[in-house]
Amino acid sequence: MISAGTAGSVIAARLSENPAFSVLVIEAGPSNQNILAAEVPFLGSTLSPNSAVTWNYTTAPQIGLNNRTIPYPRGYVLGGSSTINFEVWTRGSRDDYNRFANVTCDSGWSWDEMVHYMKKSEHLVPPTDNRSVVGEVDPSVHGKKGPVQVSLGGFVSGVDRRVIDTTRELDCEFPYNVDMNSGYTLGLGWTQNSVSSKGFRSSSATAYLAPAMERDNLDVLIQTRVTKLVAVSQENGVPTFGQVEVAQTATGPRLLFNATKEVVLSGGSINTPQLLQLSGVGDSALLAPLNITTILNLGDVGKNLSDHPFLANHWLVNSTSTLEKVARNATLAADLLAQWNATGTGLFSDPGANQIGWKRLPSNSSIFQQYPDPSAGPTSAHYELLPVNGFVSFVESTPATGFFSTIVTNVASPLSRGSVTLASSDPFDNPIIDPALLGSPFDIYVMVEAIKSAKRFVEAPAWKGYIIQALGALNSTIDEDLAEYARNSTTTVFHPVGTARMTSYSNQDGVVNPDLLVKGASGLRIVDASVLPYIPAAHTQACVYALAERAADLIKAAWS
Ligand SMILES: Cc1cc2nc3c(=O)[nH]c(=O)nc-3n(C[C@H](O)[C@H](O)[C@H](O)COP(=O)(O)OP(=O)(O)OC[C@H]3O[C@@H](n4cnc5c(N)ncnc54)[C@H](O)[C@@H]3O)c2cc1C
Repeated sequence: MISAGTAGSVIAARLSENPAFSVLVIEAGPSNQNILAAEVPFLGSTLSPNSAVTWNYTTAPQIGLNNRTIPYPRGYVLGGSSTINFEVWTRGSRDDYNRFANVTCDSGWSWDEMVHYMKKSEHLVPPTDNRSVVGEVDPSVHGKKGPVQVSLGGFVSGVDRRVIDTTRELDCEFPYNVDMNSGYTLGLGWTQNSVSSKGFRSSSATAYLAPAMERDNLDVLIQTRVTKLVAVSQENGVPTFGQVEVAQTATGPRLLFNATKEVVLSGGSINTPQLLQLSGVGDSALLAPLNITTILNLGDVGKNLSDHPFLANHWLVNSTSTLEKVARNATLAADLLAQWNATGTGLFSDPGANQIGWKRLPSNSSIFQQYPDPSAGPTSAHYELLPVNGFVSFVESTPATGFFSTIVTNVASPLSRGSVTLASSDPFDNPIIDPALLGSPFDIYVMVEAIKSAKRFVEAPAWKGYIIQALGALNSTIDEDLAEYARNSTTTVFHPVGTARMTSYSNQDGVVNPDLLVKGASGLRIVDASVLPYIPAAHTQACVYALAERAADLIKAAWS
């Protein structure tokens, strides 16, 4: 196994359930233990962009963002990105999965088949404030015994009431959705998070790996980077990948490990295509200039990178109890941490965004005359609205005075595609990451429509007397101004997928077959977000867990 990331830990735990299998996990990052910010839900965002537990990547200049570069962290720790992410738990829509099934000609990836794996991965638990959540979630669509604990935010603020009231006051545009994880995502409702009932982050490291660690047939090697996949033989042009080369430092010794059955690569959407290319699996035209011998010419490796653009829109509000109150008062922050330590409750047990909305463009939008609709279908959103009770931004620091509300607008079904390519043949050099954020006029159009929708949202009666004014360029009513504001302020929701995309057996393009084995190779399977052929209109972790659960069954079946 390469990595104990989100998907990697699921595979390690599920395969080691069978005592006949012997599993070695090689993870580049350190242990997740004793990292407070990885445990306290409210503090999770402080681990990004640059910390000891992230791959501290930066993108190539983004044309759609006026040539800005932006930080592009990924988890570098047991649990991978599930240990550092913001814990939002959304599966995606029925159409997202049915499209996976259609493009792979494998009904096993359809919504109806994958619901089993979504439920298998999760366990719906009460929120930390133990309030009744009747009407805030539909327990019938959730798992009851899975490893990842999923709950609603445990700290309800006055702003939550305004958001929910808006779904009644403006119900035509913002209808209430009791559970967006039912397959029908559209509307606005309560956010579910990968947070336990005791107020801890539930990651693949804590939920899957830790309980499996005592098994004799599971070994986990940390702080060890796989530098190359080695083909041990080649028959009729089909290489067999039966070895991996590892190193602990750039100049340190290289060691080899043998796999008796298969190598499972779960390095994530950036490192998986990087490692494939370093190993001679990729587009030969890109590998040759780096003096890398092509072992398998797969042109799609590193292509098709798809991510969600993120924009934080701010309003000055008439309040003194937004997140700024905590940010500006160290004593209060210490008290809240002490409360979390003592009881696992309070603001620090809550990741911080208690509602999410998903919306489609009107079907008669003029943009569809110029561009095809990139969304998976009528249950998938074009954009997302994420209200937050305070100032949130990845490009600006919180103003020194004033209190704020944020509505994050994200493009949920982007059209543009980017790439991950090598900068050099050195495995310790960062790859060139181009997520092509807002790279298509379609995506800019959607972002502008999302901004306008967010502005209409706070015009509901529920916000009267509360909203004082929009900040900066958000005040403009001219689309081109809003587009320019978006180009200057958009970053990422950290959801890259698609760089080793799965296609049908008969399709010559793509990187893996529907059983996740690398096309044209033997002994090498990929299980992580990179195989998703399209980005789901959702935050991506729940989809990755479900994918990995199914992959574990495919691997077990292949070797039983
Ligand atoms: C800051 C941030 C916030 C996010 N917020 C959310 C959210 O709120 N909700 C949500 O649904 N999704 C969120 N996501 C996205 C979600 O976490 C990812 O889609 C998902 O975790 C990806 O899983 P993965 O298994 O593909 O990769 P990862 O979990 O990233 O795992 C990859 C693993 O491979 C290891 N690795 C890489 N290269 C090597 C190598 N050469 N040798 C050995 N090990 C290697 C890495 O260290 C890592 O542990 C967020 C992501 C980030 C980064």
